[in-house]
Amino acid sequence: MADWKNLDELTAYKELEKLSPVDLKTVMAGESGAERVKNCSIPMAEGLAYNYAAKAVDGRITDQLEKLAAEAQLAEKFEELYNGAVINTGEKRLVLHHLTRGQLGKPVMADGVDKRAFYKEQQERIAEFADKVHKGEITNAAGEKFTTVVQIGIGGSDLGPRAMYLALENWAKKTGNFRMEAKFISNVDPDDAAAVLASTDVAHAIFVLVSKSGTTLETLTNQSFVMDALRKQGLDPAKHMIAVTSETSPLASSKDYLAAFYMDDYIGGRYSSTSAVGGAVLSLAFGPEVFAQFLDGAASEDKLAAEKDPKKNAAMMDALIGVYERNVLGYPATAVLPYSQALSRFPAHLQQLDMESNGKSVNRFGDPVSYVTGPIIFGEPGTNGQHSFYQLLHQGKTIVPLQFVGFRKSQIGTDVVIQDTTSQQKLCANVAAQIVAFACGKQDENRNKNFEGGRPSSIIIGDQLTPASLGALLAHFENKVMFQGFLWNVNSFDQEGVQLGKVLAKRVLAHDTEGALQVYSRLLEI
Ligand SMILES: O=P(O)(O)OC[C@H]1O[C@](O)(CO)[C@@H](O)[C@@H]1O
Repeated sequence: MADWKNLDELTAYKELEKLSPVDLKTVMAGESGAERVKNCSIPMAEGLAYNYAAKAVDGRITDQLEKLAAEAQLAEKFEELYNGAVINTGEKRLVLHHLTRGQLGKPVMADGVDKRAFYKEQQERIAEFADKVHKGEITNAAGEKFTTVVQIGIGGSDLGPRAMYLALENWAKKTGNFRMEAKFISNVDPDDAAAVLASTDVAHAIFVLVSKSGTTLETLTNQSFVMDALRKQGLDPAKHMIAVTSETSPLASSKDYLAAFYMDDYIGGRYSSTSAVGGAVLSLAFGPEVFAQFLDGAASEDKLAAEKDPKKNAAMMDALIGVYERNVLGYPATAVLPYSQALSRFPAHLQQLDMESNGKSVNRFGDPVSYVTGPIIFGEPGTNGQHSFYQLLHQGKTIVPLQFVGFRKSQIGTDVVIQDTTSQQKLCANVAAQIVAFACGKQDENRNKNFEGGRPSSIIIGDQLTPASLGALLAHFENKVMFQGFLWNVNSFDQEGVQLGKVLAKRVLAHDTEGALQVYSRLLEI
């Protein structure tokens, strides 16, 4: 059994704190640039690589991080997790999202079943259902094919699946894997559902109601919104809706659905893209084979994350450097900057993944911790971000570590040569330029044009964003967040912090208010 200790109790961490920081400009200029880039590259699955050459670390720091990984028993804790230990101490649950894409360790038995077999069975049921929809064997009441899938869900039941759909939409259109358009309704703002429904041929739409708990106010409200719209068109909602939920949720036994597919309490919402939560919408949109490739990519990356040596384990090294930057160097945030338009919603997904997992003040035993935990995560695709918030990143008073993601090839392949270069070359040139500009800066006598440099970044680089490389990318970040949770000794798998607002909103709606709650209720005329 692993020993769960707070970060500041670990000898290796205390030693790390004593090491003098690295001057990034000096290390970047020191050894030959090409050598450093080569030495700081860790292969990932599906042709991706994690490169930390532009991080403020040298051999002393990475050796100490290696000791920290060993003392914190990161690999052992991951092994316990995938072998079915109760890692989610807050809710007393196992943490099994890795099993949705592969069997990393021993069979895990829970609720009287083999959990890998359970997740695979759900995938097979979804695959069969999606194939029947595509072949026109499951149709609307008029016997016509469904042409659009609309997911209704919020948080993890929206962000991950939506980001994955957008990441693969153009790839699927280009490669002949596009089966039907997917749309998403998440916000309880009536304008969200109304706008999606107004642009959808609802008579030919299949709706996927996704809620693990089956109790989320926004999702149930939006379900009623959609049912109402269907009825107004003389359509039977039960012929247009499927559900993805846990077997214990109030939705599981409802007769309101064409079919129901299951995940369980061992899959956190933000870790559910590879479960039935992502499986239903992605299999309907692109076909089950594409979803299977996505799962394979994630499974391959998980295997690499089980490696003990952080110098060979990209997710572990990413996590360790992140903790060094957060706790020793004191940086408050991390920007996620994918140089890929297809990853436009990936930063939004990572916001939930990271901040809902590690935005904690108590350790896994409920005791307060005396160090900072998860950073603020934000981001936008490049190059759009460059023309937005990069000013602060380059010349502001706060140093924000940067996580770039880039691909050598575009997904669609249509391009144009302007001034001797393609748009893809311009995109890639911008990533390279930004990494160097942030790290090395530029001296100028005019202080206003001076760039201090010393702003660390890493990059995950691949050939092309495909279902498999997307799966690997997703798993990398899930595993990074998990390792950071282990280092901070927090439970990364519950989210009590989102409950209070929900409870108070219910009181406002029930007019059970006083004090500040009453003042704000009146201000908003509820
Ligand atoms: O799938 P459900 O149960 O509707 O929950 C949706 C989301 O709500 C949360 O519980 C937080 O509000 C997330 O963790 C989750 O992803």
